[in-house]
Amino acid sequence: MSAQQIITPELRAWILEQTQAGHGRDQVLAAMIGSGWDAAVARKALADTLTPEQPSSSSAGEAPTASKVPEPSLEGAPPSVWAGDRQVNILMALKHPRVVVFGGLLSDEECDQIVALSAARLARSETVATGTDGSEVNAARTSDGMFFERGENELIKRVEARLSALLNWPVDHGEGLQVLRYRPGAEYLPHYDYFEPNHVSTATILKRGGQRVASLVMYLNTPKAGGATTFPDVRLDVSPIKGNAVFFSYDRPHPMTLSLHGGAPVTEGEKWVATKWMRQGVFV
Ligand SMILES: O=C(O)CCC(=O)C(=O)O
Ligand SMILES: [Fe+2]
Repeated sequence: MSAQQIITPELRAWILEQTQAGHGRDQVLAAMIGSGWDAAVARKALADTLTPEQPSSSSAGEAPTASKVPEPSLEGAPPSVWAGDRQVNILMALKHPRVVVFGGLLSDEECDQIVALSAARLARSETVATGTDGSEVNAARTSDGMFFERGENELIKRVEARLSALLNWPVDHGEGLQVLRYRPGAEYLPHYDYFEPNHVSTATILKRGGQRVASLVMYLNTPKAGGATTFPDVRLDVSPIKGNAVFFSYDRPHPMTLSLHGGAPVTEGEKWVATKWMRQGVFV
């Protein structure tokens, strides 16, 4: 009997590695069975490691417990949902990672207005960045960015109310909207949006509303070529199309959420996005 086979942290790490390399559950299961694992133990190891609803015992190296996350009302698989002031199309939905692609979330005019308002501020921040003050440079992100205050003007208020209705998450649990501009060649390498639990600055960041539990990336224009939002764990690319948006949630700060994502290089034209990050609690 193989009842002695134990699901170690190493085995779980290996399973995550295989999954992140693009191998499906069945392939990983077959590989484990092929190398001598009892099928039942292998299945349990996969379930424990890859299913967010199942936090396991409190051994070292284990995943933190799940929290509630924003989620659109998609019961009955409607083709579109009412978001308070606008009907929003559901273009694609994936369970794990939780990813939903929305169509027509913003009107063309709203996209143009957000770009215009942020372009002025980006230009200003570039002037500051060339001054004596060392501004933060992140090699992984070659875009330029700025934040709007939450509720900063009527347009931002309207969009935030719509997102809150769409995702069933209070406005005050959201960070201010961030706008990023990618010039040709710019990209955002794959990353997680949650704060790394072991990072020195995380404890301080979490005091302002807890962890991030979901992201919504809204496309403010359609680049000529490139610039997809990518989910390497599941080999998914979402096309950046003006007015559309990609939503994804992660119920714990752990790679098992498969929420690794990035912005592929923009090969022609510019790409503008507005990102809304949602916290567990009131963001202050
Ligand atoms: O530009 C994208 O498609 C992704 C943006 C992103 O990952 C972020 O803002 O956190
Ligand atoms: Fe991100």
